[in-house]
Amino acid sequence: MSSVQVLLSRVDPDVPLPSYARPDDAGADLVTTRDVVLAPGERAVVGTGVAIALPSGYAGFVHPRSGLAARVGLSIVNTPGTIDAGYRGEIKVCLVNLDPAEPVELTRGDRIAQLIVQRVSRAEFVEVDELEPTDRGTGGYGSTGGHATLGTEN
Ligand SMILES: O=c1ccn([C@H]2C[C@H](O)[C@@H](COP(=O)(O)OP(=O)(O)OP(=O)(O)O)O2)c(=O)[nH]1
Ligand SMILES: [Mg+2]
Repeated sequence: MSSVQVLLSRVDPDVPLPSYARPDDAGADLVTTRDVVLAPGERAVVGTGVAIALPSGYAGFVHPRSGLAARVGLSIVNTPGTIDAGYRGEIKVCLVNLDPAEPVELTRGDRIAQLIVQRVSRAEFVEVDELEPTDRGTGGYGSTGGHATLGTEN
């Protein structure tokens, strides 16, 4: 896997740096800097203790961790969160407890999300009168079938 050097500064000196759990992992785990208890449906913005300087042409995307999602219903409201290359503030995560019944308890230092660094392009938007036709055309939102029938549909 290719790698890119990303300068990092610790906003909170006592929490671990983002780290990849396994050699080919795409996501580096981020931790919460504070204890938090989320009631069912509740959200909270937590700090991760780090600020980064991504090179121009890259962005960071903050994704949930699947284990916590499946086990306790922990997710991220704005998943994936976007970290712009020009952002120099602390990376924060807007956590949400999607479990309908049980609270989620997190302790400072728990790994709560993962940061994926990706190359990105900016679009140069060019307005035209008509877009060239394709097989898909304007079909979307389930146009190819295979989606579950909603309770309200017959
Ligand atoms: O999960 C996230 C998402 C964003 N950010 C920071 C980095 C990002 O560069 C900045 C702005 O994010 P975004 O553009 O998603 O938010 P906005 O509501 O559009 O804010 P702004 O008006 O500052 O762009 O906030 C985080 O720390 N965590
Ligand atoms: Mg924005």
